[in-house]
Amino acid sequence: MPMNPDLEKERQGGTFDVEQLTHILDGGRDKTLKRHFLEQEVLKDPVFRGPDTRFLSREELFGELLRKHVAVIKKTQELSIDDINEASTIYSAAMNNNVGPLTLHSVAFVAPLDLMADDEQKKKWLIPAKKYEIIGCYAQTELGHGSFIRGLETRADYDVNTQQFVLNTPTETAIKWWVGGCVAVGDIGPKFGFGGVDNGYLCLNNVRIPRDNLLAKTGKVLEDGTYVKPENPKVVYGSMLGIRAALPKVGAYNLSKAVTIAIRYSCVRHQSEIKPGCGEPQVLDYQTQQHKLFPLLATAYAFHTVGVWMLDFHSTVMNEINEGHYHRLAEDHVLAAGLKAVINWKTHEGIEICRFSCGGHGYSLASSLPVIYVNHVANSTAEGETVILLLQTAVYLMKCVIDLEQGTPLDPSVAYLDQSFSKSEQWCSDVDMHSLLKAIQFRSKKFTEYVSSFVKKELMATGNQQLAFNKHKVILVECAKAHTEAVIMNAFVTKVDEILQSNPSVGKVLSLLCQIYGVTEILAHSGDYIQYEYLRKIDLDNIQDQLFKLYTYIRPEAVLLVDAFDFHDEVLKSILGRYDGQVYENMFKWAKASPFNKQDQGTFRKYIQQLKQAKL
Ligand SMILES: CC(C)(COP(=O)(O)OP(=O)(O)OC[C@H]1O[C@@H](n2cnc3c(N)ncnc32)[C@H](O)[C@@H]1OP(=O)(O)O)[C@@H](O)C(=O)NCCC(=O)NCCSC(=O)CCCCCCCCCCCCCCC(=O)O
Ligand SMILES: Cc1cc2nc3c(=O)[nH]c(=O)nc-3n(C[C@H](O)[C@H](O)[C@H](O)COP(=O)(O)OP(=O)(O)OC[C@H]3O[C@@H](n4cnc5c(N)ncnc54)[C@H](O)[C@@H]3O)c2cc1C
Repeated sequence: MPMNPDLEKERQGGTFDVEQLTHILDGGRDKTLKRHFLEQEVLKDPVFRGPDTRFLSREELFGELLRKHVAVIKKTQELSIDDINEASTIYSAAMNNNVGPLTLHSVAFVAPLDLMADDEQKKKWLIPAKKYEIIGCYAQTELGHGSFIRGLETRADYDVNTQQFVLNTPTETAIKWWVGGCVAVGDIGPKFGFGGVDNGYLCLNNVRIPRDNLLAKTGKVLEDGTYVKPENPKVVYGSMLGIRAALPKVGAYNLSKAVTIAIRYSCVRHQSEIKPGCGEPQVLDYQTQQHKLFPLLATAYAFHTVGVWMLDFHSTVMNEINEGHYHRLAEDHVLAAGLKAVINWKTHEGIEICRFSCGGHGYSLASSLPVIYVNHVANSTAEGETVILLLQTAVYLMKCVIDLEQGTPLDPSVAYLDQSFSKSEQWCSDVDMHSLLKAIQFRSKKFTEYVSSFVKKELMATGNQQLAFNKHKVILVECAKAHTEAVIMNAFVTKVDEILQSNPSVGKVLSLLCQIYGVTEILAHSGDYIQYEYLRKIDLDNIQDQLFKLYTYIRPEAVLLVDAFDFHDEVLKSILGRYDGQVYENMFKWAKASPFNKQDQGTFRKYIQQLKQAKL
């Protein structure tokens, strides 16, 4: 199909080379080429073709995704892929915005085995699990408890005579629930999304398992029942780190998809009038539409940057732990917790804004925005509920204040809490990203000090830390968010500085996005800046004006900036977000393919007939 003229025009503008930006996002040209190669391997293979999953029932969807997921695994093995990013490329190209049925096996069963099994156990389970000779799941949550792990009720009693653990579900609330990939035991019923995953339940009745089934790389139970604690007891929580560390990049990926769909469609869509008689403008020319979408475009870039950074950090810490060094485990945990919480929350809000910004057609599954939303939103609850994770970060920040008072050096990601911030210079000219970073760090520091003073007072009054925290949970959560925003902005500014050196034209456009991200964050908390006397009202007015100016700079680059995410149409699976912009013809074609149009309308006739005949 020919290119929609609006999108064609958009692509003739712009100040940077889209391909170069794609290479930066992928981590190098070679990686882009490999990604294209792998996508083609999926797209050209007939095994990956099948019905449009948006028209399927729950049972059909599960079956179709399972069929494709098995094909993904075979393809990954056939091509000898062992890099996680490359494996994800094959997976994403096949899954049509869904989560595949065997995902939990790799992320929640294989990964913990890798982390917590000893060498003998790895031979027994990890190797066959990687080859899918055994399929596993992660059965932690129960009907009655998910967040508060110490409240779990399942019993594992050790029988010294047989050297076995005897597993039991003593109460209804102890039934294992939400277990992803739990095929054969019991289905928990339909969900908001996640139709591709068979979340199940599990009741245990005197199930006996041998002693050496307990993963024993660190802690273990001896023959006589003595428990040998791990060197660092917190590694037992290690199975709740890998997915959390990966989820910020997953959030960035989903937001990038949503924003690609919304920005392309907003250039194709014309509505209303600005100047009478001059035709209907593209809806992206309305400032309100820019205000919805440009901060999200900036956010997608910010999240991608910090998502990549988080994965690198986590992988370094895991290597250190394998060598027996645990000193960065706490920092890794609170970074992953804070970023997972903030990014996934802002992402699902962002996907919704993208959906609204597409008007009525955003509500249709043809846009794929509802599919992306319902599958993504699970990430704000699964693998640690948002508030629970933010409280983990907040508690760590409270400890940082005590460390500062005692002169104990802070971890690098919180070192800024030890800096002194002079009041900002008057912000009447262009806002630069370094000043924005300083302002965001300043707010986080002030907030941390402020919240800590309240918690301390409460602690003195009650003598109970949990009570003290509970009284101030709302501001503790805000404090964790403020710090996490400082982490995100720091990663973004650092990366853009680096790109400005190596590729000035790309760096320049990214620095505009970085400013939009920073300004949006500051304006969202303008009251705090006034209260802490960091900014005056006039400074905030200037910053607000700057934001609208930044929108005008980004407007001609917007389509190119989403093109740089480089989603193949078959991966995006959105009629509104098509690269060629041929939205209307394809909406009509898609609607005509709806099975509803083909089925016999007997049911309709039967009930309408009854209605007509009824004496109302
Ligand atoms: C920690 C809890 C919130 C509360 O527990 P407690 O009250 O018992 O503990 P404390 O708060 O006192 O903490 C004690 C101590 O430990 C530290 N800590 C806590 N957690 C960790 C951790 N994970 N790692 C390290 N350290 C930790 C804490 O800071 C304290 O330290 P101090 O003593 O020094 O203060 C806890 O109970 C909790 O985390 N609750 C949440 C429960 C949860 O997360 N459950 C998950 C169930 S499984 C699940 O939901 C699966 C969902 C799957 C979704 C699928 C996503 C698909 C897409 C994924 C794609 C990713 C690809 C990944 C690839 C890869 O893996 O490579
Ligand atoms: C799609 C999906 C897949 C999942 N897959 C798996 C899986 O494979 N394996 C598995 O074991 N589990 C799985 N889970 C379960 C998931 O990990 C838990 O649902 C999650 O950890 C939240 O726990 P909860 O349901 O007990 O929420 P709750 O803790 O009951 O949360 C309810 C509300 O209470 C609040 N709250 C709770 N405690 C506190 C507190 N201390 N302070 C302040 N507020 C609090 C929360 O913020 C929330 O608003 C999955 C869940 C979903 C949605």
